[in-house]
Amino acid sequence: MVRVGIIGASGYGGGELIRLLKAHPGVELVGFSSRKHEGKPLSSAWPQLWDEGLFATLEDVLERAEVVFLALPNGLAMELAPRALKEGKRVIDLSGDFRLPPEVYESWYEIPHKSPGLYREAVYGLPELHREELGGARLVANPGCYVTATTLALAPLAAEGALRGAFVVGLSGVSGAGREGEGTFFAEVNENLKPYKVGGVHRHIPEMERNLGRLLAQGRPVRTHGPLGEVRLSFVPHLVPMTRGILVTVEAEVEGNWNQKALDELYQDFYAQEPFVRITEALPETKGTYASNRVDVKPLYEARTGRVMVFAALDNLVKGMAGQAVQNLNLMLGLPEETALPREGLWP
Ligand SMILES: NC(=O)C1=CN([C@@H]2O[C@H](COP(=O)(O)OP(=O)(O)OC[C@H]3O[C@@H](n4cnc5c(N)ncnc54)[C@H](OP(=O)(O)O)[C@@H]3O)[C@@H](O)[C@H]2O)C=CC1
Ligand SMILES: CC(=O)N[C@@H](CCC(=O)OP(=O)(O)O)C(=O)O
Repeated sequence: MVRVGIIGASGYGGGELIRLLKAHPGVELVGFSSRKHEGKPLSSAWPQLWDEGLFATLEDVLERAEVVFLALPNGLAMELAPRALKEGKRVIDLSGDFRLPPEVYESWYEIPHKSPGLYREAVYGLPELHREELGGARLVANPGCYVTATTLALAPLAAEGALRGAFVVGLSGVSGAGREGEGTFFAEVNENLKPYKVGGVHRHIPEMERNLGRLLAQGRPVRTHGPLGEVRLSFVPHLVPMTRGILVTVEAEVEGNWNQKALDELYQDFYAQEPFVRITEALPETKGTYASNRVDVKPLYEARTGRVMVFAALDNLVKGMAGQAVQNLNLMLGLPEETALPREGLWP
C-alpha cells in the first residue's frame, strides 16, 4: 500500500480525491489537511462521508505521506512541492503552478514563480498523450478542466499535422470555480448564463496552445519538454447554472480536405486503446459523464460550410481534476491505469 496524503482536502478537488482514493485498493490515505477544519472529522467538511478521520495539519500530512496531492489555489504548490520532493515525496499538483514555463505562467497567472527551476522536473499529467513519461515522474502537473476537454477534442487533428488553430466555446458548471469561487452565489448564477474572461485573457489559452503545439511538432507520444509547433486559438468560457460538467464546442481550423468518414476513422483510431475516451455517435452531453472519469468526444464535418467541429464533455471534478490525478498516480506507481476510476457516470 502506498501512503497518500491530500493537502487542501476541504475543497472540491480534495473532496473528490477522498471519494476516489477511499476506494483505491493500493492506497492508504494517511492524511488530509485543511486550515478551517483542522482537528475536526472529515464529515465536518463532507456531509456525504461517514468517516470520523480527523483533518490534520499540512505538516502532519507531509510527514506521513509518500505521495502528496496538492489541491490548493494557484501560487501555493510552487512553495510546497520543492520541500516535499526534497523530503523524498512524490507530488501531484492540481493547480497551474507547473503546467507552463515559469515566464509564461507569470504573465498569464500574474503570480511571481518561486520555484522556476522546478518546471523542468514536472511531467504534464494528461495520460492519453504523456503516458510513457508519467511512469517515473516525481512531480506531475495536473491539467486544467477546460484544457483537458479541448486538448482531447483536438489532439487527433494536431497529431495528424492538420491543426492550425481553433475557436473554442467552453461551458462549465459552477464547481469549476472552487468551493469558495468568486461570483458563484446561487441568486446570481441560477437562471443565468454568461461568458467570462473573454478576449484572449483566460489562463487556459497558453496551456491549450502548448498541448496542441507539442502534438503538432512531435506526434504521439509527446514529451512535456519537447519541441512545440504553432497553434493559435480563441477561447470563450461560460458559467452555466449547474454543479458539475464541462462541454466544449470547437471549430477547428484545419489543413487538407475532410469529410465525416475521414474524421470518424481518425478519431476512432487515435483513441482506440484509451480507457477513458469514448468517440460517440450521439452528441456529447455533460450529464452522461457525471461523476465518471470518461470524456465523450464527437467530431463533426459540416458539409454545407466545410467546417470541422468537435464536441467534448467531461466532469470537471473527475477527468477535469481529481480523477485525472488518480489516473496519473496509477501510472506513476505502475498500477493498472483504470484502478479506482469509474468509466460510467450517474444518471439523472
Ligand atoms: N474546480 C475545478 O473544477 C478545477 C480546479 N482546478 C485547480 O485545482 C486546485 C484546487 O481547486 P478546488 O479544489 O476547486 O479549490 P477549492 O477552493 O475548492 O479548495 C481549496 C483548498 O485549499 C485550501 N486552502 C486555500 N488556501 C490555502 C492556503 N493559503 N494554505 C493552505 N491551504 C489553503 C482550502 O482549505 P482551507 O482554507 O481550510 O485550508 C481548500 O481545502 C486549484 O488550483 C484549481 O485552480 C483544476 C482543475 C479543475
Ligand atoms: C467556472 C470556473 O471559474 N472555472 C475556472 C477553471 C478552473 C480550473 O480549471 O483550474 P485551474 O485554474 O487550475 O486551471 C476558470 O475558468 O478559471
